Order: sequence, then structure tokens, then C-alpha cells
Amino acid sequence: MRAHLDRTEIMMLRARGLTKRYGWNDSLVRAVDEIDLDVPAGQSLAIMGPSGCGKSTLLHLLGGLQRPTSGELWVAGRRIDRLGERALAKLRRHHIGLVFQSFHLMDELTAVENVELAALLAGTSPGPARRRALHLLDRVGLADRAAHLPSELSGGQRQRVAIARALSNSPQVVLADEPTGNLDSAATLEVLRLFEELRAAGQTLVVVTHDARIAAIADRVIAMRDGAFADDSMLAGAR
Ligand SMILES: Nc1ncnc2c1ncn2[C@@H]1O[C@H](COP(=O)(O)OP(=O)(O)OP(=O)(O)O)[C@@H](O)[C@H]1O
Repeated sequence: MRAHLDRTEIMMLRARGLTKRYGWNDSLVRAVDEIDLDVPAGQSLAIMGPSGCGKSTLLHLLGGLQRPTSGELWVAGRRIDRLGERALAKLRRHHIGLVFQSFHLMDELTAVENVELAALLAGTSPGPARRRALHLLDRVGLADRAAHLPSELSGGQRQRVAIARALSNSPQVVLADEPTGNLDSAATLEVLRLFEELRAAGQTLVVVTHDARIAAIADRVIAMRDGAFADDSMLAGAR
């Protein structure tokens, strides 16, 4: 038996026939329609496509935020498509880092408190949680903003806090839904640089984006249309 597995042999995400439908009869929407997907450990994947094609729904399924109507889904080798709410919450808390377009920070908590909260909820004790949060804020270039409230930070800084929070439990996969959708050009570049660093560090990453600059740093780009994959190209090509 081989002592080491090549990291690309481990499928961090695997979906078969993954489907999410809303409504029924005339109002039936096939938001995600029989998708097959394999994301190896360490791969960064960008998902692009027109508004309403199902990108966010797919990301929510991959992150255990929504349950599929049918199909099979594995995260890090564990089947999750039939898990109950509690098990899904646990999976999200320990194994998945989520980044949203509108940051989803707690307004009344400082930057460091926002970041450490994720670790505290996952059972880390306060001292180590605080140290890890400060380390992550440093990593995203915000060591000097730890005591600031979200309202005292720029959009780009808020998103960097949200990325630090997403990393706080060393997730197996980071899922980001339009992470630069609310940011101006300079802030987009800050976030872009961070994703580039995460990619280089071997973090498995799935980003839903309309921004070609984000897609350009991904290992792989998938175009979605009407709930299905329209095209799966190695756009970033040379990687
Ligand atoms: N809760 C819901 N109930 C009914 N239909 C829904 C619901 N959520 C999403 N949809 C529909 O599912 C389809 C996919 O939506 P989704 O938000 O995944 O698209 P998207 O590609 O992320 O769009 P955008 O780029 O505008 O965010 C759309 O037609 C949408 O109207």
C-alpha cells in the first residue's frame, strides 16, 4: 500500500446527478439540474454564468446550506446529501468556510470578535480562538484593525475579515458567493490577491463570480446555464 496519496487523487467535492428544484407544475424551476462535479483537493474552481442560472443554489448545496431535491453529494469523502440540519450545521462549522457577497459580519462585534466567533462556536477555547483570530487578521493584512467594528471598516476590509472568519476552522473547502460583488475596483484587487494566496497555499476553493479577474486566477472555470454546466474549460489554461 502506498504511504502517500497524491493530493489530486482526493476528491474534496463530488456530486452525481445533483438536483435542486423549486415549486411544481407550471412554477417548477430546475435551479440545479442533474449536475456531476469532481473538485480535487487543492483545486480552485470558478463558476460563472448569467443571472438566475443556478450558481448560488449550487454553491449552497455544496456548502450544506440547502439540501438537494435529488442526487448524491460528498464532501471530503463523506456523503452529505441526506444529512439532517444538525449534522449539516456541524459540517459547516468544522469543514466549510463560507464567504458571501454582503459579508454577513455581526455589526456589534469587532473584527477580531467576528473572526474568533466561528472557532468558539466550533468548541475552541477562548485563548486559542483569540490567538488564531489575530493570526488570521494579520494574514489578511488587518492586524491594525482588530478592534474596529464592521461599520468602521471599508467594504474591502470587511470582506477580508469575512475571509479570515471563513478560514478560522481550517476548512477543507472555502466556498465564496460573489465575494467581490459589493466591492469597488481597489477592494476587488485586495480580495483577488487573497484568493490568489489561498490558491497558492493549496486551499480547495469554489468561487461563484461574475468577475473575469477572479476567474482568471482559478485553476478551472465552469460556465453554467439553466441549472447545468454549459462548458467546463481549463480557461486559466496554463495552470
Ligand atoms: N427559494 C426559491 N424559490 C423559488 N425559486 C428560487 C428560489 N431560489 C432561487 N430560485 C430560482 O432558482 C434559479 C437559480 O437561482 P440562483 O440564485 O441560484 O441563480 P444565480 O445564478 O446565483 O443568480 P445571480 O447571478 O443573479 O445571483 C432562479 O431562476 C431563481 O429564480
